[in-house]
Amino acid sequence: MKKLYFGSNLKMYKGIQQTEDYLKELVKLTSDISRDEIELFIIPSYTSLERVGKTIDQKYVKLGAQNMCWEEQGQFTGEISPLMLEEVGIKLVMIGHSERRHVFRETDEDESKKVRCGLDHGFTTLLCIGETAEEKKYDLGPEVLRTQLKVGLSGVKKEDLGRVWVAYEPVWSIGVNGTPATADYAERMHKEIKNCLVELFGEEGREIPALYGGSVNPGNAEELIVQPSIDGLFVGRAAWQADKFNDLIRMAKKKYESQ
Ligand SMILES: O=C[C@H](O)COP(=O)(O)O
Repeated sequence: MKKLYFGSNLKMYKGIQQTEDYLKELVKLTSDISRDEIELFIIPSYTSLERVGKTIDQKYVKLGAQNMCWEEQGQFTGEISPLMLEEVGIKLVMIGHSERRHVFRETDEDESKKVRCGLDHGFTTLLCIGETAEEKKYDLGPEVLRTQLKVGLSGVKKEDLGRVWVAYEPVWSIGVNGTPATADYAERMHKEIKNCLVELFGEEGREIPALYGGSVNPGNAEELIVQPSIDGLFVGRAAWQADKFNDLIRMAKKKYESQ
């Protein structure tokens, strides 16, 4: 049985106290699930990281940052340094979320520099990739994903591969106006991702966890998690209440184990 990954990006929601309450409840509700079976991670606001870095045991839930600069310091107004994240005890950074790419115009080369910087600083580094609706219309998903992986992971050293995660989040599937990918389509894209990772890194590339994200909900979590190339679920809105996320995790895990 493979380890299943479940995580949530809290985006620009929840302040410090709300984040702490949410995480405490989530840890409590999921504490009986062995962390050898699941990897649980939450990516909250920067402002809550210092507090929850102290009060939440990362044995149960890994805490991540939503973005990170590729430099340690300098004239980068509004950015956050890897040293600042290390200082507050963060172990995970997310790079290239769709909203960073499409709202804030980050490029594949930006993501590439950030990924290498994250790995050099010892973070687990979650690279998000995904095609737009227009690219999907021309069935360009595989080409787009390959480009994002080849550029985003260029220069990654073999010894760092154990700390690379990938999330496939098609742009058209994310958020309130998103349409979730069908399980078949998601599996097809995840297979492309795994094949590309093997081309880039050899068989070790297949071990890089690939998570599906984009309107995951209680109605589609089971059919997504049983797809052979999907290693986990990266959830937004459906995870922002701890009890609902706990239910979704248990439902998906049970389905996976019943195969
Ligand atoms: O980072 C998470 C994704 O953007 C998914 O968000 P969503 O589940 O609300 O569509």
